[in-house]
Amino acid sequence: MEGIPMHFNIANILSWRSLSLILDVLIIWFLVYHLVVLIRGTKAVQLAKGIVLIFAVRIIAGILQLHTTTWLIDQIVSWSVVGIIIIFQPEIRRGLEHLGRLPIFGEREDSQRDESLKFIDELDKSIQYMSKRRIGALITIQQETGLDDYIETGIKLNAHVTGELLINIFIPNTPLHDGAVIIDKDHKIAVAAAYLPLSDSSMIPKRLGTRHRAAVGISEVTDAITIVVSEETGGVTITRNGRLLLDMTREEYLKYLTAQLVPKQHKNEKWYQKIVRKIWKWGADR
Ligand SMILES: Nc1ncnc2c1ncn2[C@@H]1O[C@H](COP(=O)(O)OP(=O)(O)OP(=O)(O)O)[C@@H](O)[C@H]1O
Repeated sequence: MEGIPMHFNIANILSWRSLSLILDVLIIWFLVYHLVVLIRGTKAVQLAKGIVLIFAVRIIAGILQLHTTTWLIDQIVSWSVVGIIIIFQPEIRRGLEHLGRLPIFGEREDSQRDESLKFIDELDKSIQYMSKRRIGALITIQQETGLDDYIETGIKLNAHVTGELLINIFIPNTPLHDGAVIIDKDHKIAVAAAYLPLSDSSMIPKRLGTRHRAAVGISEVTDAITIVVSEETGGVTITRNGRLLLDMTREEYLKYLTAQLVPKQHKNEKWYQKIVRKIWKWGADR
């Protein structure tokens, strides 16, 4: 075993050099990951492919010592930086805004809270209206599990949730009233008139029909929260995780929806988020 130094020095491994190297890799990984997430599905994907191709040609030209090609690509690269900034100015701006809204800046939590409270308010407006007039409704709110399979069965809307729109959708004898409204993670109405899977649970009271069965069905296969307004009684029911919360009062469903949908104030805040939030707030207050 001669030649292999057997002393294992932790100080060497944890030296500033290696730590900075790890930090370097992590930062680049973070930036590349967010860049990929940001440009996925946009026209910038084509551009990214073009850039990768140019860099590949540049590397090959460098290895083969093709001086003119190398020079030409270098010129293109240095000028295209300016071009890219001009062409993609809106995307870059959006990207920076997106960065500012990352969870490390506690502000996001506050705006999410306000947005969720407003969302519940709009739901409440429609539930109250429909319940009083016995307009049947079925509203599924996506949580962690994707609902693409069910969204596909509906009629696409991609609209902001407002009480008025929800009411309009469920007005009887209109083209969208049959089936379920699905609200996505961004609190937008993805589709109306969607088909949900029916539950065959024997726990569902016999008096309830297919609307309630569909609400239980989707709650058995996903973690979505579904609200049903009964056409027969005007009763409001919520289903989640196979459970049926029957005939809830306004107070009860508002309490439930608030507990489930509104992020708790700074509940899961990490120590560094707390520091950033305090500094951020201190800066904003000045
Ligand atoms: N699989 C399904 N997916 C989505 N919506 C459904 C599904 N099955 C039924 N519905 C909706 O439920 C309506 C029928 O409701 P039905 O009267 O059978 O149910 P219910 O549970 O008794 O509700 P209500 O108390 O409102 O009468 C349909 O018109 C349709 O809008």
